[in-house]
Amino acid sequence: MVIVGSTNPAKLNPARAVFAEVFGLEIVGVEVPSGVPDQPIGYAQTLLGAQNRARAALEQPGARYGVGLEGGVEFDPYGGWLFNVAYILREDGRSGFARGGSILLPPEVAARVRAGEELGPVIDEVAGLKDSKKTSGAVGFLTLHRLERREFWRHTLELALPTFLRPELYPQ
Ligand SMILES: O=P(O)(O)OP(=O)(O)OP(=O)(O)OC[C@H]1O[C@@H](n2cnc3c(O)ncnc32)[C@H](O)[C@@H]1O
Repeated sequence: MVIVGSTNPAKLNPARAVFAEVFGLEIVGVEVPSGVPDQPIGYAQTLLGAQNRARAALEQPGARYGVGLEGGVEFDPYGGWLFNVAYILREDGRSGFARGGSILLPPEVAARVRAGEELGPVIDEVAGLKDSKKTSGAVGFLTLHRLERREFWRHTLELALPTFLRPELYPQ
């Protein structure tokens, strides 16, 4: 089984599609602790959250792969950027991870996240939506649904696969 450390459909559905095809195993989502704040800030903290989730997922009975998917926000002189990190851990210790694309948050949203609010509820309030992180996500709202959160995740998941698809090129 591939255990994904989340029950959020915007993560689980793309994970199901990708891993069922690539690993040919059943995919199950479970809630696991990330060990980082609900809204990770910066790449290091977001990667750690994804890694922690992958490890916790792999500890579940029957797991052959554990997967951690974590959304983070990073600040630079241009503003706040939302990005994804995916971490895949196999029972034999082989791992693969990736940082996906980034999308610039509206300044008002970024300022609130910087002040300590969680992105999901802030986007819901600005967009007039409820639990949008489980459907279109911030990325769907900001791109007028040209790119939905599940597609944003799909991309990041694919980018985390090379160590499994081309193992000869990635000694571990
Ligand atoms: O149930 P889990 O797996 O925890 O899913 P999540 O969406 O709550 O958690 P993430 O770790 O992916 O994201 C961290 C926070 O960033 C927010 N977030 C990330 N990406 C988002 C998106 O596309 N739309 C809305 N909120 C997002 C959301 O509020 C999360 O609490």
